[in-house]
Amino acid sequence: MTTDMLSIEGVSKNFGGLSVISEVSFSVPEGGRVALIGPNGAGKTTMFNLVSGVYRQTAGAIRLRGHDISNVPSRKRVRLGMARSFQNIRLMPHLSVIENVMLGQQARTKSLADMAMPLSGSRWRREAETLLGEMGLDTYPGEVVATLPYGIRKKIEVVRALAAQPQLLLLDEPAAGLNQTETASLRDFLMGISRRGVTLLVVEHDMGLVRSLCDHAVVLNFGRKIYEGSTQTVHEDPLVLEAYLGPRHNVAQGAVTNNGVAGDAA
Ligand SMILES: Nc1ncnc2c1ncn2[C@@H]1O[C@H](COP(=O)(O)OP(=O)(O)OP(=O)(O)O)[C@@H](O)[C@H]1O
Repeated sequence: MTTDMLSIEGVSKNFGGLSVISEVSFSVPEGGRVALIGPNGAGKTTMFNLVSGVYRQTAGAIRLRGHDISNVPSRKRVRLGMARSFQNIRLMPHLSVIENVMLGQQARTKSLADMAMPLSGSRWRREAETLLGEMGLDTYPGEVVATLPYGIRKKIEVVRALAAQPQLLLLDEPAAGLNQTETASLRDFLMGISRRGVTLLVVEHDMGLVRSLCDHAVVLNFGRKIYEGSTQTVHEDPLVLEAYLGPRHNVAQGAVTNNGVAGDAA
């Protein structure tokens, strides 16, 4: 029997009187690669914010390896094995690659005093260098982040998240702003992370990446789950087609492109 790394159980989120997530349930199996997709405004980022503890849900429960983390603050969720990369790169541009990765290690420390340790300790530095090497980025440790190509910075942000040694990695639009070659390279890079045993939950608009990286998809529309199943057949689902194309869509138009269902942004 597979264990669920993450369980979303009847989760809702209201902002004042506005319902943004409504009774959504799904799970991410240990070691799985699951895509969370849907049209603009569907609630994907809100769901990531709920999972990572930025927001507290209005109803329902969130479990990490079976433990209810609904009331656990976000910093502690990182220590419990969850890390996140953001759509807009949040690296420190004036610091070097290795310093940025070492900032990711700080998430594993418990006190303010401990937080100073990674940047000063050589053991931490060696560990960060090893991680960069394992992820094929060992040519960059001393480079200042701002000087590096965007595709490399995206990967470094993921490595910084990995420095927290997560079991579950939340990736928010990892391919945003990347060209086709960079996206293909990122896909191989993320598969490498999956092979390390890290469970992936990915919000992504690029359906080519979704299909080649993830086996399972959850589709949200207006804060509700409208599909859960294979990434290979998601584009054939009538509710998904309607969500992307409108109620009077023509199924024949429903070809999936690399930028979404029938060319719409996912
Ligand atoms: N803090 C907030 N207060 C009020 N409404 C919010 C808040 N955050 C998000 N929303 C609303 O919730 C809905 C879902 O937004 P969300 O950003 O989660 O969608 P998304 O699927 O990530 O969209 P996109 O693909 O465009 O990033 C939108 O209508 C948005 O305006």
